[in-house]
Amino acid sequence: MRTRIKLHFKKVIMRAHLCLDLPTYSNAANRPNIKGSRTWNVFHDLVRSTAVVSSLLSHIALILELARGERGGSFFSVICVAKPIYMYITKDDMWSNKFIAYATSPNFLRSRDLLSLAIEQKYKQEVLSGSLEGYIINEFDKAHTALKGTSDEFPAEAYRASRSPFVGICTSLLGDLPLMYYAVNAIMSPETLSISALAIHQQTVVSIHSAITRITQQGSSINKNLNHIKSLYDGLNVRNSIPDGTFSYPDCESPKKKGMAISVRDVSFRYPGSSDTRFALKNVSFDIPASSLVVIVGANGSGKSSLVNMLTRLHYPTSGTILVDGKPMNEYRSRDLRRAVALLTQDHVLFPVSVGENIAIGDPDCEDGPEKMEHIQAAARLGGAAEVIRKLDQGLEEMTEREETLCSSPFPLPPGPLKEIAERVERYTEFSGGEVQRLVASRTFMRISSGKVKLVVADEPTSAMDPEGEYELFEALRKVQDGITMIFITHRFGHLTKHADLILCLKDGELVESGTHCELIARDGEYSKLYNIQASAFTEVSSHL
Ligand SMILES: Nc1ncnc2c1ncn2[C@@H]1O[C@H](COP(=O)(O)OP(=O)(O)OP(=O)(O)O)[C@@H](O)[C@H]1O
Repeated sequence: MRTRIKLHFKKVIMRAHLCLDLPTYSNAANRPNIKGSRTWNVFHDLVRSTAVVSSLLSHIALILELARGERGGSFFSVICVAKPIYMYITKDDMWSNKFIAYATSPNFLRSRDLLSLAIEQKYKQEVLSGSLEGYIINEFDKAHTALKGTSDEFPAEAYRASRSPFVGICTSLLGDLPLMYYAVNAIMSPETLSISALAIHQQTVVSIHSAITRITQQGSSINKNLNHIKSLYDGLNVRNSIPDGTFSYPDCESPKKKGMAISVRDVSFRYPGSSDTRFALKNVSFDIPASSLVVIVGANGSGKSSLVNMLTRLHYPTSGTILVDGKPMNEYRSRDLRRAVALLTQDHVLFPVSVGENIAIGDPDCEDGPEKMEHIQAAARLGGAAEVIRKLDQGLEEMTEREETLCSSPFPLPPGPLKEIAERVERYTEFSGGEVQRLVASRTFMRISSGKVKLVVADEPTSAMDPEGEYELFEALRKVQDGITMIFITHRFGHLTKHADLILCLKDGELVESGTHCELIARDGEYSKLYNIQASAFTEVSSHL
């Protein structure tokens, strides 16, 4: 049952994540905040609470029964439950209250930052290459000394220490009240004293106390888990911020061998939810005829990627309109539009599946069989990954980043079969940045081979590649163009812009120039400046040779 419940909710969680678009997902409040295991906990906690409540009721019944035959029996029953009830009402514990614990001391915060700098893997390379070991220890000592003995205890300890000792003493005394009552009774009328009754009372009081504590704790945990499940189902109903249309794309009238025609009309864009209030794009307008090759150029931060985000429907304009094949983009179903676009960026990563699947996933509808294998191999050749794959022990079957170990012994394994198994399941291949980009590019070629793509956008996909790899990739993309509209962004655009039907030159979010290479060189403006900076780097190098 546990497996079934967890599986059911895992799928709900995956759907709740996958149905969100980028701007909606970037708002943490829209992301489901629950793990599959927690969903089982709700059910488990409910069953446990039922057991605890019945245990509590039977212990109370026992106390009442024992007290019935005694003098002052009702009073005795009350003092038996006094402590648990007092603790429940006063909630004299940090975890029973709503709280926020935060640090204000700059020295404490600095010592914590230095600690993570020393121990976290992500900083390791830079710390080693910068020989920062001595510096980090020294600075940590300095920050710690400057704390001058200020307590750095965990907040719950500090909270407990801040409570009046009187409260603690009274709480303990309340717990001992039944025993004290018995002691007084024993002195006043020794003939009524029964050691076995005393032992039963004592045991019952402890059980009642622990049952009430467990109910309190489980009550809040059930409540929390139920709220998480509710938020999960609310998440499935979150409305994506990118408006979705009803027209399918491409419609049946679109010519098969023709790319996407795009018209951008007075588009301005500011990242939603960003603290930066500046516009990433300002009043940008241009036309991209179907099947043309476009290169977008501009300095860092000029808005190239933001423009690509608009054209690929990952974000939508703050104002202005984008027409696709003459119709406003938001009238098409977003899903259809995304299917017709192949986007390749430097941020794309390998998925934790085999190398072959990493490529094949570019065309998820491609059916298994020898033809699929041929497509994968052709895509790998075009993406420049054939050589990378050839060097792998298991070729296309090689795993990238799958983490197979679920848990392992805290002690080092001695040499032997167990260690061999551990080494096998924990082994995966690490790829260089350039190799990752070649594999990801192959995925894009696989996507293009599906025949459904009408626009290819390559946003600096070669940043980690050597110049030869970059040249080959762009040439391969140009060769498979076959009517597809192509948009390229690269800082090393020299060899590309000469083939471009249109160059868009951006500066500070504005489109400052557009035209062909010859037209823009003749204009001697921003594009000419950027082009000449690149060209001069090569001529200077060759004049020094
Ligand atoms: N996710 C984001 N949230 C908020 N602002 C962003 C985001 N991405 C980019 N920006 C801002 O938008 C502006 C344009 O950035 P963009 O990434 O489009 O430029 P770019 O020309 O692609 O730069 P680069 O050549 O460095 O890749 C910049 O001022 C940047 O700080």
